[in-house]
Amino acid sequence: MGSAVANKPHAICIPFPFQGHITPFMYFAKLLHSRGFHITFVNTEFNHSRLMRSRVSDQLKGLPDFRFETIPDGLPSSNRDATQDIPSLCGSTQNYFLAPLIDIVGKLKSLSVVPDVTCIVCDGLMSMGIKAAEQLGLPEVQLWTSSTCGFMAILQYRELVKRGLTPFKDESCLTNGYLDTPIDWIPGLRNMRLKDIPTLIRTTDPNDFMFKFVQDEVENCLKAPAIIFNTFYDLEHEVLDEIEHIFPNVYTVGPLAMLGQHLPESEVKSMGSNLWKEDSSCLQWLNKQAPGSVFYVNFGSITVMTEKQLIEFAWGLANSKHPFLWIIRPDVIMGDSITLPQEFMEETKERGLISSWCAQDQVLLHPSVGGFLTHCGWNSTLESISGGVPMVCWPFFAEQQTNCRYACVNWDIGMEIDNNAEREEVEVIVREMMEGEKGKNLREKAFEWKDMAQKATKEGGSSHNNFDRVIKEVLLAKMCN
Ligand SMILES: O=c1ccn([C@@H]2O[C@H](COP(=O)(O)OP(=O)(O)O[C@H]3O[C@H](CO)[C@@H](O)[C@H](O)[C@H]3O)[C@@H](O)[C@H]2O)c(=O)[nH]1
Repeated sequence: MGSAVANKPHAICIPFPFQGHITPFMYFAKLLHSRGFHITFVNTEFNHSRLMRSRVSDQLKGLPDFRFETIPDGLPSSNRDATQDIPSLCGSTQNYFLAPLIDIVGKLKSLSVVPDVTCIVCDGLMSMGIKAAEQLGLPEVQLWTSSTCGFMAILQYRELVKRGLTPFKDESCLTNGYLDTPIDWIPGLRNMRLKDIPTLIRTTDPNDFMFKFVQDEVENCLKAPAIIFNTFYDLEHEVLDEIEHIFPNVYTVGPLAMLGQHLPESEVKSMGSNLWKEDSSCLQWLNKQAPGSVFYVNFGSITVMTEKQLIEFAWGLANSKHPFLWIIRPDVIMGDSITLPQEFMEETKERGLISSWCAQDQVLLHPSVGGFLTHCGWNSTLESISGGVPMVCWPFFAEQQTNCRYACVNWDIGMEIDNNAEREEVEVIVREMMEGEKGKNLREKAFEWKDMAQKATKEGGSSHNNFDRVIKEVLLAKMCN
């Protein structure tokens, strides 16, 4: 191996095997690569084959010194373009990922054209990265891909149990007002109720697997040398300040997609992160629409809806009479394919476009988009902020409820819709967002946050500086000493 190769830093990046994690990880990996790192990006075999299948032509080229490795996920094999069963995959990451990761690092050591691995960047939901780094004697950092307010709320799970707030006594807790219980004792969190806490507390089982999984993984993050959050300081400074009291080595580097806007063209055009093939006609269609006129609807990569929710929503959207772009994943209804009523298709064919996957980050930066109905996944929330687009919030699970509360009450960029909304309510809220005074105010505020995000990610901004700091203080620390 030549000394130029041997001296190159080499980061191994391991996202949790879901779309909402792979996307920010890909940005982070490309950003490191643009700073001279050799990268090994580790996917599950299932996700990697989906990633390869979904490439659009620009992305067929690889990048030099950017390689992929795979880990088997231990689940039954499938060629479906659909998100896998969440608890099974969580169990697999805890039980079966550590040994293959160690093997990959060993295998890389034997390749003469690849420098030795010098650091590990692992998803905040996979503490096996911390264990691997300990065994291998490498610096490691956990990358948390969701909100910091969500992270802080999960850190309180133990306290919620102690206070008797979870597990729930019975199912009636979901409907009898119990979820409105104010939660005013979590440091750094404001305006919270029990219903705004990440939803894994909504169980009657004291040994609920997903509750324990998330609690353990978040608590374990605090055993890592450092944690990176995909957020920016101004957005979540109160909770960040509190986290730094208990864990000082925190780096905010978000929005990563916005930091990624400064990447060289070659990085941007190489391998993308979408597991579904994106439909480029969405952007072409948006080009033909009036500025700020389109209501954009997307429920992310995991959410599944009932047929009733989908049909009521469709009619509300149609009755609002606004142009819309609606992304309906083929797997949005569990185990079934969805057909929207023929009358709906007829009624909206002049003003609506329905597709199965789009380049969402670009859609939200498009000037034709005036409002976004989202499930409040953290990437969607950040992409909405990055585009200065106000949100209609329809959270489904996990910390989407927390993100929704923050968007609607603490950041003033969103309005919430009930998840059993009937068509009349949908119509009213779409009109309010696109034509009403409230929509106008939310849009103005969204623009202010966009401006702050831009300041954070440009040279001299907090996220930009923190990206440099985490490289120097953690990832390269051993090489520099
Ligand atoms: O048509 C589409 C649909 C989605 N996306 C992208 O897919 C990602 C989806 O991520 P997110 O909005 O965070 O939603 P989920 O896929 O539901 O994300 C999971 O992971 C997130 C990050 O940890 C959590 O915040 C969520 O609660 C969890 O459901 C985003 O970057 C979108 O831009 C597209 O590019 N095109």
